[in-house]
Amino acid sequence: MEGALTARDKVGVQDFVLLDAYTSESAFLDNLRKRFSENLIYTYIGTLLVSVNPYQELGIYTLSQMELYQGVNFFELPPHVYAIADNAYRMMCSELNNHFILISGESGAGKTEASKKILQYFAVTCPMTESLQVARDRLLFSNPVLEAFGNAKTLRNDNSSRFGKYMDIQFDFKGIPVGGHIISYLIEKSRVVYQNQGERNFHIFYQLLEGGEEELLAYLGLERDPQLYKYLSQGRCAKESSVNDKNDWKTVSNAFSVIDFTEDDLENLFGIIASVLHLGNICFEENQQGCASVPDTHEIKWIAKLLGVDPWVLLEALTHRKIEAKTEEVICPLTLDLSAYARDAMAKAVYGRTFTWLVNKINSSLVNKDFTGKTVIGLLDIYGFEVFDKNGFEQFCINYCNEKLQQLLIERTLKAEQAEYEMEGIEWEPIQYFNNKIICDLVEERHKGIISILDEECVRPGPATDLSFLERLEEKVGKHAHFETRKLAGPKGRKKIGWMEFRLFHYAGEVTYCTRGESSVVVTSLCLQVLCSSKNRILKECFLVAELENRRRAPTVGTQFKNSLSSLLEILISKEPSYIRCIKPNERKEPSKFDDFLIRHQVKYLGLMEHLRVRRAGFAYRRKYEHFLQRYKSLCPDTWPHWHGPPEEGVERLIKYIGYKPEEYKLGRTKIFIRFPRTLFATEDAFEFSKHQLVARIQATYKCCLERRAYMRKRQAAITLEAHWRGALARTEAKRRKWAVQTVRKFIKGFINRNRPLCPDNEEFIVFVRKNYILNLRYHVPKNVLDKSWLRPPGILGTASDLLRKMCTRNLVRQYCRGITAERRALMQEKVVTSEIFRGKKEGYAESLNQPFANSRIGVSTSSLSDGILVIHVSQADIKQKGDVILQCEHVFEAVTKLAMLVKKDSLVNVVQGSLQFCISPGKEGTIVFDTGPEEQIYKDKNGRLTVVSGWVWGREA
Ligand SMILES: Nc1ncnc2c1ncn2[C@@H]1O[C@H](COP(=O)(O)OP(=O)(O)OP(=O)(O)O)[C@@H](O)[C@H]1O
Repeated sequence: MEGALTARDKVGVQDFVLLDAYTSESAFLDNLRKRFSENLIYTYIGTLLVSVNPYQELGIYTLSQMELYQGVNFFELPPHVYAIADNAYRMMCSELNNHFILISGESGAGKTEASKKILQYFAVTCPMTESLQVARDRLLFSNPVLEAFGNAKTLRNDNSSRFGKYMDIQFDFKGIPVGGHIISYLIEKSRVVYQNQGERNFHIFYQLLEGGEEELLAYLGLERDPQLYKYLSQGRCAKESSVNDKNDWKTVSNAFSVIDFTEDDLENLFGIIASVLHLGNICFEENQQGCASVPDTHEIKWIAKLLGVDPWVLLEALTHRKIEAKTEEVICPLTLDLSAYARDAMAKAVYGRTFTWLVNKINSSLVNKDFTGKTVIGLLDIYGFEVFDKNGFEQFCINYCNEKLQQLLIERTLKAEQAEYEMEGIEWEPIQYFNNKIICDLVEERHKGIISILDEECVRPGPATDLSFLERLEEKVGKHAHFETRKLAGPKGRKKIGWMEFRLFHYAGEVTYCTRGESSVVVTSLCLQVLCSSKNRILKECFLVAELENRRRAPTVGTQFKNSLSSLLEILISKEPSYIRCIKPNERKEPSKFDDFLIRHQVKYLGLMEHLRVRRAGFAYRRKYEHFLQRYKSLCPDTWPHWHGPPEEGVERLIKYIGYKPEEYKLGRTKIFIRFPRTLFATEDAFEFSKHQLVARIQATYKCCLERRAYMRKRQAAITLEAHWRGALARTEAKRRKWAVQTVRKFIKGFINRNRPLCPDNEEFIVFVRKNYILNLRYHVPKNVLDKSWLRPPGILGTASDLLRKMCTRNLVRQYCRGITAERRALMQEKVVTSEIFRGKKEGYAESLNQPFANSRIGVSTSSLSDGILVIHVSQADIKQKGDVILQCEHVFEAVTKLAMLVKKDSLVNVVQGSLQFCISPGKEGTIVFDTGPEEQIYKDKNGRLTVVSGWVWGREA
């Protein structure tokens, strides 16, 4: 509704309830047309969905569309078949009750497509478990099989369902589809033997011929060309471009394997399908007695082979009939026409019952054996009201079915509408609607209704004819206001009714039915005998021998249909309804063509105007207080943003604030009822206006909320991080402390045990002490050989320390030794000698140690002559000291040599010639002059010089 309100000006209203001129058919059609031209094929009338077949793909059944409608309030989105499906599903899940969706409309209006879309929607959107996928696949794959056997090309629809279908989809308590059940109604058996021009038999015949493998066809005795079969060629359109039989055959074959059909099942099934085709090709000839005979028994033999019956018994059954008198039975030959009837009746019966078997077989594959509480959604895809130029028994049944469903609609919707007003305590004038119960009674009443009369005619002894049936009708229901025959009609209506016709005034309009041919539907008892004796496993299940033994006649098709309808109604009445009304826009299956006349006709037959009239009779719009308040609360400051009182009071406050006039609304017990659409539109416009402000506010709140959430997330993350970090730090610290304590403890223990031999208790301590001592020692090693200091070692390292000290001293000494010059070494050696001589013996030695010996200080000079003078030069820094020493020595050579050797220095000795200088005292020098003479003498000359005269040496004096 909300979506409808928003879009009302663009493409009509999305809900007809909001039409101002709701009683006008033209306004209804205008709205439908307007929307159809915009490819909007769905429109609501309240909760009923009107769907117009677009005859084109609109792209509105995509996965995203399915997601869009999933779990969304029914009225919040534009009308769609998914909204109906979703609404039923949600209600089923929340209220745990059963639902059905009734899809009706005339042939080609899109019922089957709608039901397929709903099935797909459930298949895609419902929760699913792997094990239940099989159930879902079987539900989906049952469709192509049913379509192959139950659908056919007609003038109105290339894939027309020729049977009514009710399918229960079962869901478990979690809403998972777990199984299903199908009920079929009134398969159009007449199509097996006859098709109108431009129409075809059921798809399966063509699919088998087109797609079946060569061996299969050979086994069935069939040729590929459908034109060769009478039952397939009457419509003259066996090959149809819009239908791809070959592909469809593949789909159906695949579907068979999914829904558990065995090889044996398929062999028997196709044996029956082929037999029907062979039956159709049996030709009769009139013999001389005017009775039917079969000149060519080729087909009979194939049927006998495929169905497992005796060919001669079959032949007799097709050309004779059994007349049962009180005590005896007589077999009489049949005329040509009656033989053809018998053949066709047999073909129809075989196909019809095989179809029922097929449905049962599918059901057994769909069955879910778990009996714990399941809920169901039923899909009823049933033919809409049919009015043709010539209407037969099938139209009669279809229209009767529609009458019954209309009854249901009246019960469930129209009456419910009135009941709602009553329940809500709203005063209103009850609207008049036509209750079609009277017509239902006309058809179905026991002993008095048309079906009962038909039954009586069938069992009545003597020949039952179409005319006698009509007479019985006139006699029994002739006075009924909704029944008419040519005889009963006034002069005006008479012209339109034939002699063999009767007319019913249905709720949707009058329909004239032709009684001709109603008797041809019965299988002769001989044929029934043949079928009951069949060895074909499917036919054995379809035609039970008990049927033959039962002396009472089987119920007629009419009664069967009536019974199945009443059980359908029983099924439906216990469930919550949803309705989809399908409309066909034109007869030519063209997209975008809106045939006003045709649609007006359907709007009428589908009872849409009546439905709308009732929905709008009192009030155009009603909503629960909570929902109304929820939507419009922003229009009143008292109710925005929250109303804390009872919702009805909130609504009252709200409508007072926005200025509703008393005649515009009524307040019920739980709902507000608004009489005119314009009132609601005005409210909606005001809401639209306020929405922008609201949106901004909501946006801001939302953004704030998002930011806050993000902030809180970050904060939380930071706190967590911090906690972890602190934890890590604390753990590290604790570890460190523990280590420290252990180390200290070990240290103390080590200290206590330091003097014990190496053991675990002192091992580390000793290592530490050793390391520590050595590290410390680095800074305290003696720097030179004279440095005698040494770091005091701990007790345990005494020996090591001594060794180290020695090494160190040795190293220093080595370094020192390497560093002294040869000169110094010599000096040292001299010092050593001095030491050896004087140490401890002569005072002043110690003081002399520091004073280096100067080489230059002592020198020895002697003359080159033979005198015994030698001068020892001693240089003096102190001027107060004495000078050089002049010695006279007998053994000058020895003395000088020994001196030189002592100091290990040859250069010490200077042998001079002539004279030499010597130091008398510092700064004062004297000279010694050496000379030879005959006599040795030493004297001081007049210059003060000391002269030394050595004697001549023999041989050298001159
Ligand atoms: N929603 C849709 N979108 C597109 N095409 C559609 C839609 N509904 C129906 N059609 C088209 O219309 C054709 C007829 O539809 P469908 O077979 O559903 O009609 P029907 O009402 O079931 O007819 P019948 O009563 O004869 O079985 C489909 O084959 C398809 O081509």
